[in-house]
Amino acid sequence: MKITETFIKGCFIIQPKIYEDNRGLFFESFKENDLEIAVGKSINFVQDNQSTSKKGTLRGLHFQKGEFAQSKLVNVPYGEVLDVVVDIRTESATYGKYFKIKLSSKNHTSLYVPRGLAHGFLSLQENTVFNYKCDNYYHNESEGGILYNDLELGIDWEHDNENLIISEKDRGLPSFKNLLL
Ligand SMILES: Cc1cn([C@H]2C[C@H](O)[C@@H](COP(=O)(O)OP(=O)(O)O[C@H]3O[C@@H](C)C(=O)[C@@H](O)[C@H]3O)O2)c(=O)[nH]c1=O
Repeated sequence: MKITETFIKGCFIIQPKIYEDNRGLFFESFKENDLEIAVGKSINFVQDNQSTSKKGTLRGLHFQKGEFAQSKLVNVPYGEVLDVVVDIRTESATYGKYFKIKLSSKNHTSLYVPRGLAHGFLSLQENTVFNYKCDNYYHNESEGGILYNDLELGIDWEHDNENLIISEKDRGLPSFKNLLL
């Protein structure tokens, strides 16, 4: 398992070792001890989530505020996404910067998203399945978000923005400038 920190501190790319044989393949999709060594602290995941998305669906950018902030370990068991995280930690050297990566059922790559980052993804394939572990429970009242096409963030979603499938809630999210943490 190869774990590499991105230029956003505390955010890691996890690439498992793939074992292939005549039956198919095998890999370890989550290993607490390896992740904890990389992250440098203990992680206690308490909730697993899964969504299925049509091609061209964009979910995000989301986070939970305050005591309900969540770290997430995200991966794609079926299909492909363009996954995006934004550093919204005001004290961080990369505050306001984004990182993006393709996660798919072909590259078997996971991303560890620490607390203090907003997260979203664009489904690049029909019926893409998105799986993630969270280290804090869902708390509706603590939900926060940023508009996916915020001009200041300038995220290149590599997609024609006109034809995206986005929830009403996500279309109404505030700009980065008007973010209330
Ligand atoms: C996230 C979540 C949603 N829900 C409910 C609320 C709502 O009725 C329905 C759909 O919720 P949403 O529209 O917020 O789902 P979605 O847009 O897929 O939300 C997710 O987006 C990605 C980008 C993330 O980073 C996640 O943390 C999460 O915010 O599911 C839960 O019951 N538990 C949960 O943990």
